Amino acid sequence: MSISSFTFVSPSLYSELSSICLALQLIYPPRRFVHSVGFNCPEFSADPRKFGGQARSMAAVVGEKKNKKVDVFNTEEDLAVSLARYTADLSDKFTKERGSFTVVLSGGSLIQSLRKLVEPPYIDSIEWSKWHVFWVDERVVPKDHADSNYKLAFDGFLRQVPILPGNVYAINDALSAEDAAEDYETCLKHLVHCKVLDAAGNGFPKFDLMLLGMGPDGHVASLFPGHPLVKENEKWVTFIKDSPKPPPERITFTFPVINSSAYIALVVCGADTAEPVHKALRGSDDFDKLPVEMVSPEVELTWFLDKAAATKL
Ligand SMILES: O=C(O)[C@H](O)[C@@H](O)[C@H](O)[C@H](O)COP(=O)(O)O
Repeated sequence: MSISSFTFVSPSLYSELSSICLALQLIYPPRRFVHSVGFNCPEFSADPRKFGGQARSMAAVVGEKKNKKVDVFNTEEDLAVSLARYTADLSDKFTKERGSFTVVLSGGSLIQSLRKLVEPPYIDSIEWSKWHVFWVDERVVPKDHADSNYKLAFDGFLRQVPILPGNVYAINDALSAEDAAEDYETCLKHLVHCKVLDAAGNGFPKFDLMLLGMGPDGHVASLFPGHPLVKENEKWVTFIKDSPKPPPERITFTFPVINSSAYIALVVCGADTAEPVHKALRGSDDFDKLPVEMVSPEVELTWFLDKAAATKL
């Protein structure tokens, strides 16, 4: 699918389709929900595809510094409950303030941690038609490939919620790594131009929420320790062909884009991440910072940790 494929739905027809969609949602459970083609920016739309609560009582708030919060959960289940509430609250905030919600997904186990969003109450309370979904990184493989972050998100989350196809921005999987990165950056620039995406004061796009995972080596997105890409400060989207985490070819947002986000959730589980978590939260004398230590959003960073990841705090 090319994101430059042109499928225009006029605003009046769009609003009629939206009300038909929402009426259908009352009749059919979202998982069998078939969407209209949405439009968000005339140059960009996706090919039509079929898409068909608990207080944070379990978390120990380990630390709250200026715009940084650390929540440690007894179990991954408790983390998932809290992450769903956090995401739903931000969705409500931005859809009320601006009428849309721009959210960026990672690959890996993050999608599994979002599972509570597709259960009541959120499956019914979130205004899914207002969501715009992006990827902070993506493997340069076909979208139906087992390694695709798009496939991971579609199978685990997106196909169960009524997000409009035109609001899901997957990479053009027919392109090389270089061209896919350039193509995605062009898409983002158009969306800022069309005011679908906010722009930060520094000219980079300002996503409402970035949902990041972290690898055991302290990488985030596809920005790996010691790799020159961590220093990229002009491009919005770049590419890597020697990823130490397979597969080797990926595209990735750069740190200026990641750190222009309004909110970032860093979702980290497992004992093998305890060392980089310790380094990031307790500091270290090492000259070379880990990528995870370079994450500092405009507004707020919240760590969602399970106990295993927090053992060295
Ligand atoms: O494409 C990817 O591989 C991910 O975007 C990557 O950045 C992931 O978030 C981390 O590697 C953590 O992965 P796990 O949560 O599976 O450990």
